[in-house]
Amino acid sequence: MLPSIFHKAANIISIIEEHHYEAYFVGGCVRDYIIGRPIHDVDIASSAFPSEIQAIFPKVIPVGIEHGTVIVRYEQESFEVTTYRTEGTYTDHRRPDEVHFVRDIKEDLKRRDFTMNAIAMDANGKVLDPFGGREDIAGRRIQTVGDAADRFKEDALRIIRALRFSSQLGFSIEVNTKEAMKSCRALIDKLAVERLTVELEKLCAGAYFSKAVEYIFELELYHHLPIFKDTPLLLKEIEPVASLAPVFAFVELNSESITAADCTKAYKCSNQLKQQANTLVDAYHRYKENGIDAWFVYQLPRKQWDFFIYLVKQTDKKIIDIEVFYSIRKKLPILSKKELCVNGYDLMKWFPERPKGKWIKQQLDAIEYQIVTSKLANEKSKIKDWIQWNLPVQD
Ligand SMILES: Nc1ccn([C@@H]2O[C@H](COP(=O)(O)OP(=O)(O)OP(=O)(O)O)[C@@H](O)[C@H]2O)c(=O)n1
Ligand SMILES: [Mg+2]
Repeated sequence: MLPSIFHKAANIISIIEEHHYEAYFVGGCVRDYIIGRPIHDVDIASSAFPSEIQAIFPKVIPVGIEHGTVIVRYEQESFEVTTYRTEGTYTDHRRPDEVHFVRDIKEDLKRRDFTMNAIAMDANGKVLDPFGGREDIAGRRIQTVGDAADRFKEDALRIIRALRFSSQLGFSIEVNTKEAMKSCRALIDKLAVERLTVELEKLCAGAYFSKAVEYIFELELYHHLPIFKDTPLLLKEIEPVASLAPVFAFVELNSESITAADCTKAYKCSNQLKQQANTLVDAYHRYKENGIDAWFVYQLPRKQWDFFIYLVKQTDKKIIDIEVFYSIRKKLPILSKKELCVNGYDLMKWFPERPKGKWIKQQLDAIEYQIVTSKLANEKSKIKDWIQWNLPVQD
């Protein structure tokens, strides 16, 4: 019996089969199922062309129809179905110049990156494994399908993917695959950096990151990793962590002149990640100055606590117990500005002669600080009294 994550998708496969086409589970879900790792999403490959899938299911979203990918909506859920295809070369090292739809699953599996990722499984769990993927999984080996240099020239991101899988799974890289990673490494520079970033985040999160770092040095791949090419030894100090924000904060705190902002710019990260990295760096400096007090815990978002603790462990070799955060937080008078019992309108009412301006925010910030640090009670009358003695400066 397949794990439940496959059940609904198996219905899609059965429906496609009823229409006399083939369909299989492919890619990461089959690999992770065989390894016994958690499966996060299920991909389906089919001999049916996108238009044929559209004719079978009432609700199909053509997300990447030119590459053969559609989303089938089925019982309120989405399933990605991709037509069997072969790919031409990636002249721009971003996406294939052309894809050809084919009717033979083996042709589709042949264009995939590693043997463990080139296994198909039908709705009953029967496996199709023409390139020895299961044997490589059993031997804990990462090996390309067919000629390694060809696979990497088609898409150099696969070089980083090999590292990422090694980091996640602890597998070794087969020798021919490894040599081709080295000989093709300059192609990494041509990749769209956003694709690299996605893999870098998974790479840094892998439990066996240090194993991947050994490959990065053995094959001299760091020359092709933005930021780390300038400070490669830092890679050896990084412990696995689930986000690039603490990694980039660590780089800022432990390199001569590289800032977290340089990192997020080089890897074209989202504004959210940029902000998180900066928050962590600021938090670290405040922690060095004042330690962990009420104001500190109040300001650091709960989601960042683990990353902050990681950063201090990495940078100072010091372990902070997360309980410190919880016990301080429990005693905080408020958890956010919204809980203040005064707002800008109150201030304007109390100082009717003052025009609106920056002073309102400044004053609310000052009140917030007084309350969080228990110097002032969160009561309107008390705040009003306090403010008489701490008159806001004029803009
Ligand atoms: N550069 C790439 C990217 C992907 N693939 C193929 O497409 C599948 C799905 O790709 P993706 O979802 O990016 O990776 P997964 O292997 O599924 O890994 P994850 O579990 O992290 O999603 C891979 O298994 C592999 O067969 C490939 O051949 N070459
Ligand atoms: Mg996947």
